[in-house]
Amino acid sequence: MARRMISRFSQWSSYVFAVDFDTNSDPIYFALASKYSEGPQVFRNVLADEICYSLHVYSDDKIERAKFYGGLKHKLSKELPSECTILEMYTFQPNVKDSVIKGYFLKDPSKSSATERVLAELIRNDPVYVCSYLCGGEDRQWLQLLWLSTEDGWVEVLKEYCVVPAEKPEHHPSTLNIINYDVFYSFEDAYKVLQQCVDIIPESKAVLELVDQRLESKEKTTFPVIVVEGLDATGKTTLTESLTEALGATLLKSPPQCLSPWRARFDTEPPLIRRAFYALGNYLTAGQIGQEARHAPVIVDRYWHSTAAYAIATAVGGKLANLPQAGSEVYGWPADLLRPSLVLMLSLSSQERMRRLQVRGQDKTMEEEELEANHLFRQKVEEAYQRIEGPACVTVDASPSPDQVLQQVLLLIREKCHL
Ligand SMILES: Nc1ncnc2c1ncn2[C@@H]1O[C@H](COP(=O)(O)OP(=O)(O)OP(=O)(O)O)[C@@H](O)[C@H]1O
Ligand SMILES: Nc1ccn([C@H]2C[C@H](O)[C@@H](COP(=O)(O)O)O2)c(=O)n1
Repeated sequence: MARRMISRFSQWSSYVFAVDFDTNSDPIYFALASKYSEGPQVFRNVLADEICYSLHVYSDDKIERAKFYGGLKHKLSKELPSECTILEMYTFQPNVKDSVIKGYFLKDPSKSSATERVLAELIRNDPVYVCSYLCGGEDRQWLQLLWLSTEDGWVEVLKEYCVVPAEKPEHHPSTLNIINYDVFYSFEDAYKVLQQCVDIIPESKAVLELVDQRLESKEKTTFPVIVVEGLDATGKTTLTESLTEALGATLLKSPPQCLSPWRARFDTEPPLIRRAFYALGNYLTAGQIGQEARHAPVIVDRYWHSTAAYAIATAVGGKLANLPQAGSEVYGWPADLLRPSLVLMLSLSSQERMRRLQVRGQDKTMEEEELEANHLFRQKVEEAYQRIEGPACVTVDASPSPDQVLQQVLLLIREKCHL
């Protein structure tokens, strides 16, 4: 183990580090050097006399890394002194896809030895690098000390680097690992993730068995396929039901009913696994669409736009501007997934959406709670919806009465699908 870690450490100094001190502004970017360069001190304005640490999850196994990172914040909040602040951190090669090592940055005003004990234990037993940060010398320069667990179980400092400012990269680091971590662009890529989970999540087997029996879907359908998308409580259920009746259509959903017994289970998993589950749900629904659209128009309540938009919005940290630019490959449609004839996105002011949520008064899913609490997240979901292509969605004002929304949508369908 120690040898493998040392070979990784030889590249350590070529990485850039980003710490999200405040989600409304850019992260602080820093790099490592053997000597100080001229320029402002990265941490001077952010840290006072606190002791700081960073933790980076490094396992080569993608599933192990996702599982471990998912539980790490909880473990840290439980075990570290309560004064510690835990911030998100990225270690990455600027603008290089798939180069991110995710981690946490800790500010510890308690200066308690308990923190070191917790971290030393993590280094010994888990796939993490730990660094401590010191501010020293006459000009109060920041140093990064990289710790190592030795074969006999002690922890020692392996390397010492100077912390120097780094330029803001063109792409926010949280966007570099979206493909095949948060969004899957082929059936095979999503399937592989669940296959690798069979031992740790036994429910994966049942899901894979269902997916193995999925119906094939052809590129072209006889009847139009209309997808209705939008945030929670924008009126999708109300509209899809009335549309189905008005058009004599068949109503389908993604994820399909047959995945319901496992949905809650996969919702507790880290994004890699959770998003692979939803991606496979779309392929199951695509099989059903292919079948049903031979006989009648098909209305679908959520599909690929939801899978990609929620995943991208959750993965991308900080400001709206951190989303990948419109036209980025992350907004592309999977080549092997049936394309609908029309995608409608119901749009509603947050006040009206909240009012409808309250009137409905059901239990909220965790993500719905997040939508309420986090205006920024909601903006990111809507923006991602609008950037997805192949087909792009058509925005529909969902604020009028249910019947007015239905009439507006029927007109659109007649115009675009000649129904
Ligand atoms: N056009 C409308 N005007 C006023 N209220 C509406 C309208 N459409 C739906 N509602 C009401 O808003 C609430 C949410 O609607 P609905 O369940 O159709 O949304 P949804 O998008 O399917 O939600 P979710 O994604 O959370 O299942 C319901 O109480 C519904 O009766
Ligand atoms: N095709 C789909 C459908 C749903 N999701 C995810 C995105 C949200 O986390 C949640 C919303 O679903 P709802 O609560 O409205 O049933 O499910 C997805 O990723 N792909």
